[in-house]
Amino acid sequence: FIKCKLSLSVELLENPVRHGPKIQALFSWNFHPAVKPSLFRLLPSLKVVASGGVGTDHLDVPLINSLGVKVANTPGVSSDSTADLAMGLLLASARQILEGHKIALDPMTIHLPQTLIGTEVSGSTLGIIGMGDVGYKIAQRSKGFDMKILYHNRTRRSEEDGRTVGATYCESLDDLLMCSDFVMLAVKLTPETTGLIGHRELSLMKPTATLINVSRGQVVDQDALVEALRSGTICAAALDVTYPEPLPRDHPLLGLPNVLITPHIGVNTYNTKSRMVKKMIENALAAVKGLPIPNEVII
Ligand SMILES: O=C(O)C(=O)CO
Repeated sequence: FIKCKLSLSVELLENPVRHGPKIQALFSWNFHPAVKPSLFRLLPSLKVVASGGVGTDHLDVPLINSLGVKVANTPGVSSDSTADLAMGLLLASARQILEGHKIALDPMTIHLPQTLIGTEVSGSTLGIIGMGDVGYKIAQRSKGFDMKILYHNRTRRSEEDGRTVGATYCESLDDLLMCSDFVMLAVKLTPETTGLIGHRELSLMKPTATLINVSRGQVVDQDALVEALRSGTICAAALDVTYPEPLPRDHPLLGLPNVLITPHIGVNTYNTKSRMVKKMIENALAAVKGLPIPNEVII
């Protein structure tokens, strides 16, 4: 599939006028650069953009729809891998695993591991903002680490859901920010969540707290985050997502010692990627055959 996609993309780029009219389905990965609207002029037979991932913020869905083209995504297959990565970021920052690795590699500092005193995760409070599939899986995992779990969400989950993962609903975002040792962002990017965490929210967090983001870079005001990390308003940040991706090499976040960044790899496991590709193909084939698209994105 990937080979086929690549060769088609290359052919399309080399001879768009010849190959464009044949194309009925376009595959795109969700956090890759936005698909340029100008591309659609070359694809008069296009029926669907089958995107891999849940978020479709890289696509202008209303514009694509206005051209008679549908958009599909791949929900429900990537929350485990994203939750695993979230826990990896949490543990790595709590226990300074990356700093430990650097010390272990450097013969001049190898005798200094006693400087790496981390935070004990067990007993710490985790505040999850966004309790959809990913947030819930993060709560499941954190329960196993004996963390106290708070969550904030547009809608409260059922009592049973909360009890199962030991998570307490926090109606006030401010209260969650004030009480948490780790604040985990797992919300969808929407106009309401864009810039959700800015100067005010960061200033409510504990100076010992860590902000972890596996949602979208735009949820955090990055200038405010840089300031908060520099001034000690919060202790650290661990980010799988930034804005833009990747960050320009001279971005201040990349120079801070208390930031851990991974390049949006939340869904990057063979299992998840193959489930995503399967769904992308199912969505594309349905559209090409004129059948209902299993995961059509309706905005
Ligand atoms: O599925 C998504 O929206 C992702 O961002 C994958 O990391």
